[in-house]
Amino acid sequence: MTATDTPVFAVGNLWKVFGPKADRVPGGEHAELSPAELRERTGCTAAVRDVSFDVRKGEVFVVMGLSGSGKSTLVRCLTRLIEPTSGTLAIDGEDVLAMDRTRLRELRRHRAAMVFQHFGLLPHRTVLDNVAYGLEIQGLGRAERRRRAAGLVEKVGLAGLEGRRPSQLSGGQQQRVGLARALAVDPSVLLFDEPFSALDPLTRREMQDEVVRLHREEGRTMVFVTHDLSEALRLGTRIALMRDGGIVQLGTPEEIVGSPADDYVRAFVRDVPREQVLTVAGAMRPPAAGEGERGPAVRPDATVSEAIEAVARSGGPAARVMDNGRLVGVVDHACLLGVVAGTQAANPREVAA
Ligand SMILES: Nc1ncnc2c1ncn2[C@@H]1O[C@H](COP(=O)(O)OP(=O)(O)OP(=O)(O)O)[C@@H](O)[C@H]1O
Repeated sequence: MTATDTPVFAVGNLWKVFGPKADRVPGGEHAELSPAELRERTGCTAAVRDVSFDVRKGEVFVVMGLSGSGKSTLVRCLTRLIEPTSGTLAIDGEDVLAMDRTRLRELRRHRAAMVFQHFGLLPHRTVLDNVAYGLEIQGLGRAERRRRAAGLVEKVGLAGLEGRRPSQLSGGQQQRVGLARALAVDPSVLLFDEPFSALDPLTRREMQDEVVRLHREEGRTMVFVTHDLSEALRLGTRIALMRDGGIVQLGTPEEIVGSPADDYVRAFVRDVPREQVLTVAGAMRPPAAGEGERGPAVRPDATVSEAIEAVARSGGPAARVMDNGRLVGVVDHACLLGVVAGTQAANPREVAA
């Protein structure tokens, strides 16, 4: 494995069990019990249950699941804000479980910054000073940290509000301050624990766009916890869907919606508009002779919804799927309608890790 392949987080068979004699549960006689049985027999809750995954450099890794499925516990285990019961855990190849207190503090301050739901802002400080706070901890001089903080305040769209205090800001603006503060320390990964769930739907959407924009501009690795499926589908490069502490499916939004691993996932994604998530690459068929000459062109990574629009606008029977100037397939009415109706299985290019 080369240095560039090293995952940001490598998590192996991780467990977090709450309750008496918790360390006896992983690998023990009760390890396979259902949550209710485990609680009844041992008084323990397996909040995270034998979970393994990598977070790759540059991706938005979404942890999704219903309330109580273990999302918050899992993301807190990544920096040992909650101590895992057993398993392996590394950041950039370094063993997190072997870190002493100093190294752990350094990890949380510099390498894996957390953005919380309730902002965690210092009420007596101005916007600028809240953002500069992370830099102060790092020991940067006042002039330099104010200069860097001003740049970040602007980056998250708060220019002009530098002198306000948190109580003088809307919820969305406060969350932008939290975001800027996390970015200030230039961490190798940003951890978000349901950061937008206290916001109204419009502001929430704005903040999602902000995350998408920041990710596009900076390519920073992010781990994002949410219970909201549409948020997960909008933001996630890959999504880990949790249930009862375990991961039931790990894959791209297209894989989760197009090829649900089991009935639970299928029920979860049932109401998702498939045409907005699935791509043309999974819906196309090989071109017949002469089909390469006419019809609108779409890219393989266009959504089916975009292809439907292109075909409808052209008035023709199909669109040509072009990859770097090369004809790779055709999507006709039957292919496109099949996706909408759910009868056409998606053909994800990448199999879940
Ligand atoms: N300190 C604790 N002691 C005992 N049980 C706990 C503790 N913290 C969490 N749990 C239990 O672990 C399970 C997972 O909780 P967790 O908060 O990680 O879920 P979640 O998916 O983040 O839920 P939510 O979306 O409601 O925040 C739940 O059953 C919860 O009751």
